[in-house]
Amino acid sequence: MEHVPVVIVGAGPTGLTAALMLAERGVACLLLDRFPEPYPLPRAVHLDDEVFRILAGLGLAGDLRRISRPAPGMRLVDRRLRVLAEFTRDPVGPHGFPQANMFDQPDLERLLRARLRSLPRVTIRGGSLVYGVEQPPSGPVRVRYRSVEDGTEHTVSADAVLGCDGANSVVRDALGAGWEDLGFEQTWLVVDAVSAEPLDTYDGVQQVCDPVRAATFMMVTPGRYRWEFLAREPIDVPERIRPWLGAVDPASLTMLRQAEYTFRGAVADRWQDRRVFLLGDAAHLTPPFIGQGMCAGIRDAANLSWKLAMVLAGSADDRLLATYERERRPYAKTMIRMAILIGRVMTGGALPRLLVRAAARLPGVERRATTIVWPAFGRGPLVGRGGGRLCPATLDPRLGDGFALVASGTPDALLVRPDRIVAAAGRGVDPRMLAAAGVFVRPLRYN
Ligand SMILES: O=C(O)CCc1cccc(O)c1
Repeated sequence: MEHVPVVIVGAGPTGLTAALMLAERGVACLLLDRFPEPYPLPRAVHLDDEVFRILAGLGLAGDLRRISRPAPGMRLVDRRLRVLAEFTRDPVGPHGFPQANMFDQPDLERLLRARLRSLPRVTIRGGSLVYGVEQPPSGPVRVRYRSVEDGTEHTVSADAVLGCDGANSVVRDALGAGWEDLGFEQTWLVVDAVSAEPLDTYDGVQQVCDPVRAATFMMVTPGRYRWEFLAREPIDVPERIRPWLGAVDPASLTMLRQAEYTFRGAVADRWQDRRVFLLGDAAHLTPPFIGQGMCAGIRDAANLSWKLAMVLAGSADDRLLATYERERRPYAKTMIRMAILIGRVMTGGALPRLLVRAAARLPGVERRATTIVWPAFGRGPLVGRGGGRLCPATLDPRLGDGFALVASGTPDALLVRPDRIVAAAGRGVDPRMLAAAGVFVRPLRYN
């Protein structure tokens, strides 16, 4: 039977990022994806500065800048597009990259796949439908899959399996995990289109707060636009997009896709069973109102991959792997709850809108909301061992390259580079962990 150290089920951004991170640490991976070719249609459109930093750490900063554009932020607006509240995003955030970036998911997947092709340790086997994951009391995990092309059945064994196979995850079913429902379910129509003429509107994301005609509008990349409409009833698309078109004729747009989605908030009730893990949409579902769905999956990959690489190399034991769910699950819940809150402001009655309008005028509220909504600012993919704790870490752009992390006023502060320790001060953190995490930390004040 074929054996590989890690089988990754699902070759979307989460699975591809996990494969890249493992391969860069010397761990061979097999990616199994049900689709023979990369999925060509638009889906995720936003990544934040921490996710930019994670991908930049894989050598993709230049390519990412080429396929994305920085966005100025997000506005909550009323039905006449008058601003109720605004969240502005910096062109260089605490992680050293633009805080909001718009892109097209197929472009990102192409980048990740091209990078993977340059690494010898990764195989992508498209058209492979996984139907079974078994973990005997001892020995490796077994993954069973069927070739979509010729129906042949195969079994591969692995030291670990990552379920990055989305909302309908087969790996989650095999784990026996259910959903913890966070109390949000709505049907929305998502419309992607190209306009030859630029639409003359705000460059960021607009969220229309109106219980009947709630909507989202954004320019994705130049000429590429997305609308999302709460679909309590059939939607007349040309009529609904007109407020953003100015003089542009709706008939002149090229429609790329119209699809109904159920937006849900939920987290899997367990993310790990021994050496089988859930990541991305297999582990959490969020409504898209703060653009964090894909970001959360990439953070999962960044959190787990260096730990798994260490454990497989024998430099840490399996207890380290248990920190993955412990760290990521509460984060995912906070993020989803915030997305749901924005969804409630958009689709609820008058009171939430009035409160938002009033709160937006208070000093410091925007900053506070951002730190709650994007909790990654407060928690990096770091973990201490033996009681050691690393306090909120963030990037110090002054150290160049956008890869330095600053640990604040902590006895555990360290300066490390991915492969070697540059300077260490304090106690309680195993420097090998930070090095394996690919972080640069140096003792500095946190501002
Ligand atoms: O962080 C931001 O400013 C953008 C939030 C966003 C991105 C994409 C879709 C969406 O509904 C919100």
